Amino acid sequence: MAEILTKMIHRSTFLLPPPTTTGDGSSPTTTYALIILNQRLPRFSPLLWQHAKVRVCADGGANRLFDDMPELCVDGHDVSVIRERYKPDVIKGDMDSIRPDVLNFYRNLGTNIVDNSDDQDTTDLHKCISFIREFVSDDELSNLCILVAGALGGRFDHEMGNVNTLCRFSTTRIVLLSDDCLIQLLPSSRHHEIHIQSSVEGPHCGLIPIGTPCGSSTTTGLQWNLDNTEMKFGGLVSTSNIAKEETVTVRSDSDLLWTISLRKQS
Ligand SMILES: Nc1ncnc2c1ncn2[C@@H]1O[C@H](COP(=O)(O)OP(=O)(O)OP(=O)(O)O)[C@@H](O)[C@H]1O
Ligand SMILES: Cc1ncc(C[n+]2csc(CCO)c2C)c(N)n1
Repeated sequence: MAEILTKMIHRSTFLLPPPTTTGDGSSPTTTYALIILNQRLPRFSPLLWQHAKVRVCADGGANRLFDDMPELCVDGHDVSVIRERYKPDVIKGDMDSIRPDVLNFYRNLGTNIVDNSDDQDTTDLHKCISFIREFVSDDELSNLCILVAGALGGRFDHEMGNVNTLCRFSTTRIVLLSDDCLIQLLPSSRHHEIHIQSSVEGPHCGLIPIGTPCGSSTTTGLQWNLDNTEMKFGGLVSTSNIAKEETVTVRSDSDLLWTISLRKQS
């Protein structure tokens, strides 16, 4: 008899302005956390900031917040006003990339600075995710979604390290974002229903077996659907696919990476 797996629903509503009300109480709302990495901030970072309950800079990510956020906020406010408004809760990492002026600025604003220079075996992103998981309550953990800004593009070793954190924390919802696309892990232990926010994302998308070959994947809602299809590196992987319907469904016997393009005007 086929195993009954619970459904996991995905919606990139963090790319849309937050609703003015906080839900109708009928379903638990997502708790967002934001991690800023050491790459140019994606253009929609102010929106991610608004959605997040906790905001963490990974080491040199603090330089990016300090330098780039004033350019992205075109509301006529002075640079210093914007910098004070966008105060991270925490700066964490091995502290070899943050500039001393930036460190002092946020320390004076009251940001919690956590120096992990003793740990040279895990990435700053890894350290930040561990911290957030400890910070949120057990109740919130199941509704937690960690948004990671500046995770893709740039140095390939960092990029692969960032993808590896998705696998290391496979039970936590984590979304890696760049200006161009987002990626997240779809664990094989669940069925997935992805609600496409077509005003801000799509249509280009992909499903990539990560870690192990996948014996069977089945999808709906794509131009090139999989039907009990085998995928593996060195064989078939689904890239340059197109989301055709508002909802895409995925089921697979191994974890897959879901990736979708982000629209330029968002
Ligand atoms: N070019 C990049 N591409 C993708 N991710 C990056 C890039 N640069 C930094 N990051 C991410 O931002 C985090 C913080 O960056 P930072 O430069 O402070 O890290 P680091 O560990 O000091 O790097 P380095 O290897 O340069 O010493 C990294 O752990 C990584 O996740
Ligand atoms: C096999 C192996 N490769 C690379 C590193 C180096 N490294 C990995 S994460 C990290 C911290 C970056 O902030 C550093 C320096 C290691 N320790 N072990």
